Amino acid sequence: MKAAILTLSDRCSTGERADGSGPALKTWLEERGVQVTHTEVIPDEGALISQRLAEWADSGQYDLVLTTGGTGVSPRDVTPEATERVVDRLLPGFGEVMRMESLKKTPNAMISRAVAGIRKQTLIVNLPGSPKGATECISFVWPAIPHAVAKMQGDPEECGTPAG
Ligand SMILES: Nc1nc2c(c(=O)[nH]1)N[C@H]1C(S)=C(S)[C@@H](COP(=O)(O)OP(=O)(O)OC[C@H]3O[C@@H](n4cnc5c(N)ncnc54)[C@H](O)[C@@H]3O)O[C@H]1N2
Ligand SMILES: O=P(O)(O)OP(=O)(O)O
Repeated sequence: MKAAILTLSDRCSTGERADGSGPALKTWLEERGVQVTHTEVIPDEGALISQRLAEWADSGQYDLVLTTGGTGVSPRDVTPEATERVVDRLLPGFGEVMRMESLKKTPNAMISRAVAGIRKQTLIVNLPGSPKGATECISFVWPAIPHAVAKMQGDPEECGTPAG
């Protein structure tokens, strides 16, 4: 599987804060055999976020794109809206599981509005901004990702079998 990571943070994009979440997610994915071939840090600008997500998905180079940051309720948190604008289909189960499992760790979990969806053959998943929140949330949804990617890319195998 090939992946790209997009960090959304005003402070990290200017260098005021080091990006801890993008590198943490890259390490997390690589430890599971995923090739992370591109990472980028950009400010919380909706049009720019949508543009990057669409470009990356349309390039056909990535099975998985993770975003980190901008999922909450601060005035400039616009990642879910920017994602919804460019996906063909939403996957509500990802956000549901992230919030359900994260609530066992912190009540602030319910503040994240993270969404996931599919554009063409790329799965896009929003994650919270903090390194802890981002890595916790990818670990909650990861069990379904390889199967989701295979299915959305046209795997014809039946998945209702004992092995599926
Ligand atoms: N499983 C978890 N889920 C959530 C957690 C958590 O700890 N575990 N945190 C919750 C919180 S708190 C919030 S608020 C919401 C929404 O988060 P956002 O996506 O809006 O995150 P931001 O406001 O962009 O960032 C929050 C905080 O994290 C630090 N930060 C952000 N970006 C970076 C970065 N690239 N590198 C290092 N640190 C970063 C910074 O202190 C920000 O103020 O999610 C809940 N879900
Ligand atoms: O990372 P930023 O600067 O976008 O802000 P926040 O601390 O609200 O995440």
